[in-house]
Amino acid sequence: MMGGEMWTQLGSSLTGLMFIWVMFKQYLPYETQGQVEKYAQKLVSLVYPYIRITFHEFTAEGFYERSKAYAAIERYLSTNSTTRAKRLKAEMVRDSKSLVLSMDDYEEIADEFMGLKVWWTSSKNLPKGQVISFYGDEEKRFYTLKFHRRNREIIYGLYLNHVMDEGKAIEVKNRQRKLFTNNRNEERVSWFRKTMWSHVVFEHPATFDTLAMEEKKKKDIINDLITFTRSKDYYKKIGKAWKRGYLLFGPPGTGKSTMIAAMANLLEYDVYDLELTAVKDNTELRKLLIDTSNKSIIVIEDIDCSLDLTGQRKKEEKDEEGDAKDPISKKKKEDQEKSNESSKVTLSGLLNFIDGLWSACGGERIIVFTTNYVEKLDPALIRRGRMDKHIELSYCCFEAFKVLARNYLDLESHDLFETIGKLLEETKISPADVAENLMPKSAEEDADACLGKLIKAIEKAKEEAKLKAAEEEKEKEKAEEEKKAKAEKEEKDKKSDEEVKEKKTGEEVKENGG
Ligand SMILES: Nc1ncnc2c1ncn2[C@@H]1O[C@H](COP(=O)(O)OP(=O)(O)OP(=O)(O)O)[C@@H](O)[C@H]1O
Ligand SMILES: [Mg+2]
Repeated sequence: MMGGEMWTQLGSSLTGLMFIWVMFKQYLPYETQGQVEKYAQKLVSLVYPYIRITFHEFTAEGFYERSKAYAAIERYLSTNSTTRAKRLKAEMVRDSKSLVLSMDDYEEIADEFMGLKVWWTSSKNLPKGQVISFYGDEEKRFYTLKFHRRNREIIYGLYLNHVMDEGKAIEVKNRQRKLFTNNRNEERVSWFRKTMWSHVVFEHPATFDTLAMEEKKKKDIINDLITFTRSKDYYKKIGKAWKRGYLLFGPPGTGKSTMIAAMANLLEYDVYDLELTAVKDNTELRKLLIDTSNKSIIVIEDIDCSLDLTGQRKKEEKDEEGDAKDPISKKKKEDQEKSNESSKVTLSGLLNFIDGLWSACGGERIIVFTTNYVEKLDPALIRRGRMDKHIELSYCCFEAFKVLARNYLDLESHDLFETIGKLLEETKISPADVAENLMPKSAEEDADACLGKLIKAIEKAKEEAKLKAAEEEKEKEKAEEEKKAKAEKEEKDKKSDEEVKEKKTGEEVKENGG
């Protein structure tokens, strides 16, 4: 400790000497200045054991973009400095959801890392004379890091990385999250460059707490997500890109889109909503994906509708209908073909990107596909490795209902719960329909009224399902009968054909014989 204090004192005496030197410098000729400075530096480095590194806010290489290192240090020091620095400045930084506090100019704070002490100072160079700048503030700010020479290996190797990582992590935590959507070709021109994605602030309130689903399944998904985000080193070790694919499938209104929002909120990720029908071709798809940022969820909704991903099968069906002669259906067909042509994203293009040709851009990404018809999808698309986890979202069960009742009516239990539980076991009703009935539509509607409404709705759904089943049964029977009749007719036709043939050959034999 004594030694440290002595060095600090020596440091400040040297600073005093430097000041005197600056005063004298102007009276010396230029060549002598250089010589004296060189020897002075040598002398200083002999007795002064500290190393200083400066980090400037703007660097010329970045075309006067704010330096990422400076920003990371600012964030890092803002959480460390709030407890130690006495003068702070508060700023509203772009894309941040709250004020950013950082240490004020000429403040010095100490930081400790693995038992080593370092000092950070914030300073600025005042503008020299009249400078016209496009970047507003002409003062050039910088941070200086000071540490003992003997610690340089740890500082260079570990501490600086630690500061950068922490700083970036704080930035991610404080940032305002965004929802991106891909632009169609013609919309893609802004005044200075083409933009592939446009964005709005992402503020969906859904969380896993409010998601109606079996508790066990929910926990399983949360664990899966959290494990993924913490497995950077593991993915590196096994040589796999740090990506994970989820397939959410289930009938409409069962919470697929809601779950994606809950995932984004849990992990604090951005969301890229990729509309495949607006993508011109595979090349564009690749560009779009490379343009996404780290810590993001890429979403392709209704994958079965957005692409002719089932390829062959659909084409065959189309050929069968192909002999339509009337002009309207012909025109329709042409239009359809045209729109298919304009969207030439293919199954193989999609598979290639999921497989990780684009994983050259490191950083964690999650990709989520949703569909209402999982059986329609090509098996190549949904095999593990592409879609690592398949999650079925299904009709509302009692457990899911209880979550909704808690969300919408603040109810933990009620006399009617038992009846509803029984009804739900026998009926298929989506959580969206349950939620709609549970929502009070006026100030007079209380919990009893809402639950009553729900019971009626489920009973109605049950009745409808019964009618539908009966109708389907009838249709099936009819189809069966038709099939039978057709078979019988074919049999009959075959028989009469054979009879005609036999007759013919009989006559021929007769003629030849005669
Ligand atoms: N599991 C659920 N938990 C909570 N709310 C739900 C759930 N499922 C549906 N909802 C409610 O129903 C609405 C519709 O749900 P959502 O959009 O998530 O359905 P979806 O499965 O994406 O349907 P689609 O297949 O039609 O896109 C949501 O706004 C939400 O309020
Ligand atoms: Mg949806």
